[in-house]
Amino acid sequence: MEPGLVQVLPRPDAAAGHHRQLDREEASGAEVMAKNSKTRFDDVKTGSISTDLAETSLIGGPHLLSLKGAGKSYGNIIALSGVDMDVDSGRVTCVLGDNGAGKSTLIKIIAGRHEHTDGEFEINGESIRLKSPREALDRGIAAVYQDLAVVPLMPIWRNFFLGSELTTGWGPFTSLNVEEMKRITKKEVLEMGIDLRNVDQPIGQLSGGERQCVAIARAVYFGAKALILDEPTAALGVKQSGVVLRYILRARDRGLGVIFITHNPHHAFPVGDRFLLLKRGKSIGYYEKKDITLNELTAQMAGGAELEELAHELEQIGGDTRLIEEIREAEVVVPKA
Ligand SMILES: Nc1ncnc2c1ncn2[C@@H]1O[C@H](COP(=O)(O)OP(=O)(O)OP(=O)(O)O)[C@@H](O)[C@H]1O
Repeated sequence: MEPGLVQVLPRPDAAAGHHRQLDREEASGAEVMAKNSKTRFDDVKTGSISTDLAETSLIGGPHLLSLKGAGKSYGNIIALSGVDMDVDSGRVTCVLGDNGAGKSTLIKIIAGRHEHTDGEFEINGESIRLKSPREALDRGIAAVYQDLAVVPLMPIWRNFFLGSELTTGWGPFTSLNVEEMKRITKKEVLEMGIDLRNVDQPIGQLSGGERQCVAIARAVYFGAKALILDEPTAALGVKQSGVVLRYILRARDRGLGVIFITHNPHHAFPVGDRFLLLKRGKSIGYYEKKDITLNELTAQMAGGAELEELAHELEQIGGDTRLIEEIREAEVVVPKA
């Protein structure tokens, strides 16, 4: 499937062609925030982005999302355990981990695809057990998956409004409000930083990074408060990854709480405010940015991967199971930066 679009189901009111008044108010608030934002890619690269908005958004009140000792078991298999993590408006929480670390399981819990079996999951301080992706969406949690379906030959604006088309007229005289959908698509994508000359262009002609941008803009437009980005840079080259990192900061500056899933500390560090490190379904660290350097983050990730590889090799040759377990449980020694 093409990389790109977002898992945003049509909202009942949107399907009728009328978005809630609240959305317009949110959108205008977002416009102000976006205009005030002076994000530059140079800042992204150096990690010197201002977090003024993030600071102010955190004054008082519960977290947008919070996991406390959260976990998920499938029968006897513990896929994830003991995860503590917070997501706040105007902040980027990065989740780092290699294969089998539990990243997908975590996304599934937050996006309402699987219920957690242990610990607490709170939304705005309310303990919750999400039953479906629809419920997550209704609570403002949207997920952009790397491999989500877009219809490559359809225009960008059609993909943007897919399943939530705006209409005009009434009864038998109802028709698609094409001009309005084109106008909104262009405007919303521009707010995220891409000036699309022609929204009639098939979305398949956009680069992977640009498609991610359209997906994020779509989630923002349809009212997302928390945005899960599932490895958005995984399939991209250096330049396109930089483009996507910039969109992440745009989304943050528009007041979203962003959950950025990645295995790349070099992508996470410049944009992240907090870092959750997962390994074999367990949290091996949760840091505020001020408490960890890029070198330390990289060492944690690399050390974890190397030890896991070693344990795997030993397993293949029928090594001592206790030793293998000890290697897997070993703390990674982090050199001081
Ligand atoms: N439905 C399931 N039933 C049983 N075990 C599962 C299920 N889903 C995941 N697991 C196990 O849970 C652990 C974490 O898997 P998960 O897919 O969350 O990791 P991941 O970090 O997303 O890995 P990857 O990057 O390879 O997708 C793995 O050991 C996996 O085998």
